[in-house]
Amino acid sequence: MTQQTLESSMDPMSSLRPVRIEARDVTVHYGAKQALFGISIEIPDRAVTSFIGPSGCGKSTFLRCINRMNDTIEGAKVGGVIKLDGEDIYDSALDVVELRARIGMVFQKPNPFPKSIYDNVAYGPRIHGLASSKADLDEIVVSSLRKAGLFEEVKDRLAEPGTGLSGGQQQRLCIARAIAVGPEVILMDEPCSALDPIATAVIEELIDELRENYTIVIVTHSMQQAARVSQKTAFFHLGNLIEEGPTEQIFTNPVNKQTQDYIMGRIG
Ligand SMILES: Nc1ncnc2c1ncn2[C@@H]1O[C@H](COP(=O)(O)OP(=O)(O)OP(=O)(O)O)[C@@H](O)[C@H]1O
Repeated sequence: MTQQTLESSMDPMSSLRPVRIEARDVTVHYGAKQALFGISIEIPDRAVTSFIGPSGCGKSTFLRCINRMNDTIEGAKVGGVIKLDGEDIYDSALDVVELRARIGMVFQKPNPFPKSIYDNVAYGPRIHGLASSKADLDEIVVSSLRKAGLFEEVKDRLAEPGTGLSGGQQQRLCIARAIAVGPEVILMDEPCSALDPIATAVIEELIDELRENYTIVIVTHSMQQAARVSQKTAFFHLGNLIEEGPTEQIFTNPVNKQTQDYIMGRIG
């Protein structure tokens, strides 16, 4: 056994894939109020990373930094560096619309467009000119719905409104919409918080399947969910990243007292 394989076999992070996103010293201010204080973290490729922590600790704020959604919030100012595959995503030459296709986002509340199921999924590919024919577009729509685990349920009613689906189906439609533009990374901000336990279980299973092909970052209030779906967990508190590591280690053997208190239900 070489030194490197020996080290890898002893390193619990070794089962995780290479780094896809790297954040260094990220700060966020909303006007005069500082919401994030020097966040540095590496997000592994094709794995699920979860952000946990009490309400208001900055999880969603940091998630929004990763695809520059904070740019859309007036008064928000982001500092530090975030790289996707080594490329600075805050580079002024970078096309933000293209970035958000590469780094898709799914929100807390399912938000399908007031359009048909088909058009919800076809919307992004049309805008980005990804299909050269109607047959091409059909293919993208069907394969995205399949990847989101929704096709079988909706195949006979693609022309019906997306808003007519159940909450869980709507959330899978939003995932299909994100997938349709060929993202590498999918950010999910509490994607199950508006769903019942059965719909939640379906989405969690889907997340587990999607990690084969996508880098996923999920903000969740549920420690059980983080433990179930993620391979890496980061614990935030009052705008600081307190501790991060393999999910199993964070939940069974956290190093930091604040992490321990949160895991034990003593804070938040
Ligand atoms: N658009 C905004 N304008 C001003 N302050 C904001 C804005 N969004 C968030 N904040 C503040 O930034 C801090 C972090 O909020 P954020 O929503 O990121 O936390 P969170 O951990 O995701 O919380 P929750 O779990 O409740 O969603 C909070 O103090 C919040 O009030």
